Amino acid sequence: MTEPIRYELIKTCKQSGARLGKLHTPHGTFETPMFMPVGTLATVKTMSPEELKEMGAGVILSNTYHLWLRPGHDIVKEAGGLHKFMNWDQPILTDSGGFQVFSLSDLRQIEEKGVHFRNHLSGEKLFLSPEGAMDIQNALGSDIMMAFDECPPYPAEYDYMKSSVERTSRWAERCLTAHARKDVQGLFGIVQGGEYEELRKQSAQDLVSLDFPGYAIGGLSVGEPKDVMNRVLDFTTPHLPSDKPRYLMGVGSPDSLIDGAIRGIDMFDCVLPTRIARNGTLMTSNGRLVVRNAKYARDFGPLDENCDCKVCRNYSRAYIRHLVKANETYGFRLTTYHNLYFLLNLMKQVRQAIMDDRLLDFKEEFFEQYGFNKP
Ligand SMILES: CN(C)CCSCc1cc(N)cc2c(=O)[nH]c(N)nc12
Ligand SMILES: [Zn+2]
Repeated sequence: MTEPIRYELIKTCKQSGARLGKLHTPHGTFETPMFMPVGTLATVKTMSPEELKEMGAGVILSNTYHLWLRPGHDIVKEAGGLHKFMNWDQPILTDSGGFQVFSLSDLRQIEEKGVHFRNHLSGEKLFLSPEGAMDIQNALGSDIMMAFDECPPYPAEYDYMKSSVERTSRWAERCLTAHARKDVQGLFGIVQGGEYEELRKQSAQDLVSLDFPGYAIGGLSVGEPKDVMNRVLDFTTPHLPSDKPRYLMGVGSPDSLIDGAIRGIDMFDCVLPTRIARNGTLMTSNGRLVVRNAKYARDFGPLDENCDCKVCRNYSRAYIRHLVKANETYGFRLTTYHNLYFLLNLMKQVRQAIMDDRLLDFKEEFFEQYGFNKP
């Protein structure tokens, strides 16, 4: 019998309250807190599955909206599902498409049934409902699915946000009903409510009453200041059950990962590391490094002297600068590998700090060295 989604709480950090856990899925177990590399179109751009495993990626993300449009979820299903299609035999999480409909497409018309919008590639009119989002995710066969939600723009008026939260809760129930393999695949409800404490509480309580295997916190990392995000987390996570995983959507800068873990978040995803890698910006233990900068032309040291990834062990800043300036694909493979490794390794250090009951001390040390404390 394939094991369904199960969260195992291993330990709570005595200093910060952060959680160390394991998430068991039909395609394997990963430790939390965990960063999830994003593979929107069934590939983590320029990375092979072997390299993702080598760097410690436990779970990757893909996307309902994008795969529905291209190549079509029917093709992925005929291929044997997303794991087979992309040759990734570890856990996969798929977003529901709600966010992309609101962020990528114009001509949106939201109604109780679902959302009318235009295909951002062809312009054709399309319609996506909670049931449709579940059909697509069932065809993809991901281990962790997301309910179909509305992520309103930031900031949003209280009255609009209230009606949006209530509709997202009704949509979540419809997703549960339409879920074809509840025994095996996990479906996470997505908490909305913007920066309004009572709406976040209402959204969380609505979803918890439906008893999802896990909960995502949506509607953040949408342009709000970091102190607003942290405040929303402070008054939202207490309404989520401690025996279920919590996924903060779209969050991936090093400081936000640490601050999120301190506030009880277990899973994170963000396109940031792969996106900035493709323009030659690197995350290092001493802050960001723009490798195109002329000062690195004769710098034969590693991208980050504190990183033990295969890029930092075998290549110099001068070489990577040369490749990036020449727009050589291999250069973007090297920058992507290092940035993903940097965040995965950061989460490994966060897990160790939780084990050692010292995550707040680790935060201070990391922020100081990275330069987050600089005015
Ligand atoms: C690859 N990622 C960019 C896509 C996965 S995370 C997308 C995503 C990001 C953010 N910030 C908020 C939300 C949200 O409120 N709802 C949904 N469904 N997805 C969201
Ligand atoms: Zn490195």
